[in-house]
Amino acid sequence: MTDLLELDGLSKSFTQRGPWGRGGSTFWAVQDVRLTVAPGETVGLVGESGCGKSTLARMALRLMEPDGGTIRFDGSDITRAKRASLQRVRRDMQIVFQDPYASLNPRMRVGRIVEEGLKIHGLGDRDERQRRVAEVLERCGLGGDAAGKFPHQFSGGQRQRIGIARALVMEPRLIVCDEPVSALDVSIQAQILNLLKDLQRDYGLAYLFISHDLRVVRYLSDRVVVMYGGRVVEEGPAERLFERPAHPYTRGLLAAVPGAHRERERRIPAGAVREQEGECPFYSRCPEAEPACAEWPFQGYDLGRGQVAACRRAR
Ligand SMILES: Nc1ncnc2c1ncn2[C@@H]1O[C@H](COP(=O)(O)OP(=O)(O)OP(=O)(O)O)[C@@H](O)[C@H]1O
Repeated sequence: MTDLLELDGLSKSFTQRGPWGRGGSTFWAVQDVRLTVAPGETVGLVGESGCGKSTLARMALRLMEPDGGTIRFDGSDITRAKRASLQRVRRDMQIVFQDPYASLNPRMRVGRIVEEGLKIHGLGDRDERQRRVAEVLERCGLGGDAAGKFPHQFSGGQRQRIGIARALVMEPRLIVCDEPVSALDVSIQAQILNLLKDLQRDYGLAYLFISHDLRVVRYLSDRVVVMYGGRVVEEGPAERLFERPAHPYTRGLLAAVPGAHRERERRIPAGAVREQEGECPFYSRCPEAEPACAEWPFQGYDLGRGQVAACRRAR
């Protein structure tokens, strides 16, 4: 089966300015990343804050230009596609943001917010659009009067439902969910995750689901990709990855989640350290920029705290 989304060798660098805007250094926020999402599949993208998840997602959606690599959607190379040819892809690939409040225009009524995409793409006449908006709002669990209200009249969970409705109205094939439940209470999180699952079942949606919360990722994902320091350090079927994580960083992430790590590792006290193998996951932000520098293997991996320690240079 052709992958719906295929990112290959994707890279992006940024320049960090020095004090008073002087000087500055360039670092790789995303480096040589390969990631695929099949139709109807949920791929969880996990990693600590700043590891490049959102940058990768924005490049996949062509909201940010990559420095290198290719983006294919449904078999077509869209890496350098111009506006007109991106139109269809923009319908098929939608995004749901972390903070529903910040991503909803406070001065627009919900009906208009959800309708906006249909208007931009010139889909349907006014009546058809309004019918469609009412349908998706209801499908997302919002009452009949929701269209006439403003975002501030809704709770956090309801606002995320509006964000999902806004994506769904376009009848997409893939939704990038960028930390969609991290701003919500746990009980509300479950409702939103179940809604996402139901929509996937009903409409055959694929999700690229970004989160730093492994329990959420485990609940939803068929496959998981682990990023660290701008690179993919491990990927695999969710079940295998959670039961038998291969990379020390993944083991560290799992060890930090109660109940998600293995017994053997839980018994190792904080401060226990083991030598590292492979390349340094911090090297893209290290002034040495050296994947196998002399420092790395001796930094150790603190199994008790579930952390990989950055070496002195990269700190
Ligand atoms: N426009 C930008 N200009 C400069 N640096 C940026 C820009 N966008 C992101 N970065 C940096 O790139 C790195 C990766 O950021 P990114 O937001 O992709 O990480 P993330 O894994 O999504 O983190 P979080 O979970 O906190 O959103 C970070 O060091 C961030 O500060």
